[in-house]
Amino acid sequence: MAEQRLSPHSRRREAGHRLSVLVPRPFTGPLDYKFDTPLAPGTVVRVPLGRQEIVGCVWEAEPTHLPVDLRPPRSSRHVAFSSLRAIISVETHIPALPETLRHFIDWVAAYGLSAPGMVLAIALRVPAQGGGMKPMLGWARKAGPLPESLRLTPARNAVLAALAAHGPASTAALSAQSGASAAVIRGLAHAGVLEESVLEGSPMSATPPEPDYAPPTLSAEQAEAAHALIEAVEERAFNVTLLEGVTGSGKTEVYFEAVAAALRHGRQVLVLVPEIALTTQWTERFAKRFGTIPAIWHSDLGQKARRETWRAVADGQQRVVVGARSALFLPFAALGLVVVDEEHESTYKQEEGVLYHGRDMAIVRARLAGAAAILVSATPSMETLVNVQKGRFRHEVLESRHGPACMPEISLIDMRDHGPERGLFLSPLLCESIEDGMKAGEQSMLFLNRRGYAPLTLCRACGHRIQCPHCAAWMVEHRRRRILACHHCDYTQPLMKACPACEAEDSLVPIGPGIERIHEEVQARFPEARLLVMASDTLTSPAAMEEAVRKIAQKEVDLIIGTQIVAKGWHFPDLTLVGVVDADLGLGGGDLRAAERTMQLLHQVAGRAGRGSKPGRVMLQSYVGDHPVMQALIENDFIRFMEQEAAQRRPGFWPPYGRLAAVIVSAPKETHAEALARHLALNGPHGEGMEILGPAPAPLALLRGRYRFRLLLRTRRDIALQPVLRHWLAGVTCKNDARIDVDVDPVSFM
Ligand SMILES: Nc1ncnc2c1ncn2[C@@H]1O[C@H](COP(=O)(O)OP(=O)(O)OP(=O)(O)O)[C@@H](O)[C@H]1O
Ligand SMILES: [Zn+2]
Repeated sequence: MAEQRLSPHSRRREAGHRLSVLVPRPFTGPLDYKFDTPLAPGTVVRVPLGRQEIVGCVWEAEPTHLPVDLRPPRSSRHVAFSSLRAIISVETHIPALPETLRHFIDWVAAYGLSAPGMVLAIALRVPAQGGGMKPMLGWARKAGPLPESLRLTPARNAVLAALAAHGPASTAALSAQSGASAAVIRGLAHAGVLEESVLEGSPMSATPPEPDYAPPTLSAEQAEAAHALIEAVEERAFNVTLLEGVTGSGKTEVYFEAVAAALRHGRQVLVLVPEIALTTQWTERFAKRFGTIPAIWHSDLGQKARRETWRAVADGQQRVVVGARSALFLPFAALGLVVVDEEHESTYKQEEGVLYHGRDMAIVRARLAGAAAILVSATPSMETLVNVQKGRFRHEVLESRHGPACMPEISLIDMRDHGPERGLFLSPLLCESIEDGMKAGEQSMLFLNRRGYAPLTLCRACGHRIQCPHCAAWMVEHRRRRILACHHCDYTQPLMKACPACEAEDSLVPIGPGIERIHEEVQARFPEARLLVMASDTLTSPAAMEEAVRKIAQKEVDLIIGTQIVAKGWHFPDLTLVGVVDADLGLGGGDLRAAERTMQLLHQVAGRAGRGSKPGRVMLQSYVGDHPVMQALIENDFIRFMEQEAAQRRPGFWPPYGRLAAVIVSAPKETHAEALARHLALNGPHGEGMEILGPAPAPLALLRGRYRFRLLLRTRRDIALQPVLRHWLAGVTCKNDARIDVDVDPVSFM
């Protein structure tokens, strides 16, 4: 209203410039501010918001760079210039966000129907938190010989080697370079080996990776694939290649050649890995090939290390980053290559806060930067295979393992005929094989994707099952920590003696195995064996992981018992037997990709066996041996399996043949959630090629004290979901603390 009363004359008299600023808050778009001088988009500024001062970024007023379908509706709010608040200051110590990153942020927001400000928050989390660039303190090697009494562990050696190679460095940089923890570095300082020193220039000033430091001799098959990848990078334009190769075929070595090509052209490289734990071994291999350590990026990294990396990536100094999906939001100055290792992994999906699929967004990131993308897998996702079939992605294949190694032999143990005694979980057949392996001095691994001791605690007297008070989920017993824990929220309670329902004493029994229970069984069966348990809650730091890997590599371990953390990427040459305790575990539930995912996980875990000179064996314990997943695994026929899967998804337009979005309605009261879900269904979009499924109570019908209902919107591929969803949800108001969450391309169906 005020706007209309302003005459053109009075508007001209106003001094200053109108600028759009995106702030890290859940608004639909940027807000307008004024400032004395014009500022380029990307400039990081401090602005007033309500009574607060916050850091935001000068932004394009309209997202015209987005495809029309993805553009959010134009904001109708227009504030008169005279009422605009002024930008307080320019944050000169933070580099401007590059255009490719800003456009990427808009893309992620628009695709997933998230507030752009909340996506910006991911990108600004690091630089906006720290102060300016103070003189940096770091560590240098103290002059003189090493003290006699010094115990030289591998981690300490790595620190000394990093210092010798790169000179003085901050704790974080040193830790990144050496893979050793801060505690190791402090320990060396304490022992009088290191001293504090002021660092000059950028704290990350590591020697840049050398593309020709130590190239491997590639096999003919590898060389051919590497050549294609190098060419893809040298086009200096967006393209995507699937690098498919059996486990142990040297996919990493091959895509390292593409990394080298990008480095030769002065461009930056981002490598995404699905599991932080994997960065340790990856980093070592990288160092062997390129003579230096890459930057590592994930949320467990210290604030300081992250700040340094952020800057070094922005000014182009840091050439290679390996990390988790959040590394996509780093301000790369000249991105030339994005690699997504184990592209089929569902862990690439961010399931909380701003939802996005790391693999899909990596492709968007590459496109916006004009970079090449390489997707790497032994068992590519159906989505990626369809893109290859349609000619959108290129395809390179490695068919055999590198060197003398051959593919492991996979066999099935039918638990209906060869099950163990009551209360035990390992078939006598599997135990015999473990024993044989031990006699031969070889290593074995037992895989069970379940942490803790037992997934369910039951009262023998009254049948009561102990459930989380906040979630529709059983409490999982963790015997070592003496607690019951909910794996969906943070709730824990001490182990109890009496049943909480009938108060019977000593009537509670654990049902089913977790890896702690398998550990117990193995200990009883093989008291001499040297065991190692690997799970996310036993290996909580990179240092612990590193120590575990060292033990295995130096053959201080006979048998590894692990969750999915052991399934991926590891290369242990002396590991010859893999036993899958419960191959059927992932098959239950109404998940669209349950079979595909189980296949991929088991194939990958099987791929850990026999990677050295000795042949490998894999034994799958299953009650459903005829299941297509088990058959595909023992026949090693991944192609046929995926064809069968495709045949099931194609007719109903299930992804990737159609599009899918989940709408999750939740509220503290069940009736409120249900009523809103029904209202949504009644007022949902309809028309040719689109359909609403549900509402139905979510499989996890109660989560953190909120009742949940799910709807699915399914459309044909040629219909964009976002405008439909936006239109549908725009008319709905949430009362009673109800909430609507949208998940475009859902991976989890809980
Ligand atoms: N050309 C080569 N020269 C020397 N070593 C090689 C070569 N190719 C592969 N290797 C070695 O073979 C092993 C397996 O390779 P790599 O880990 O890259 O396989 P992968 O295909 O990534 O396997 P996975 O899918 O199981 O992770 C590694 O130790 C690697 O260093
Ligand atoms: Zn819970």
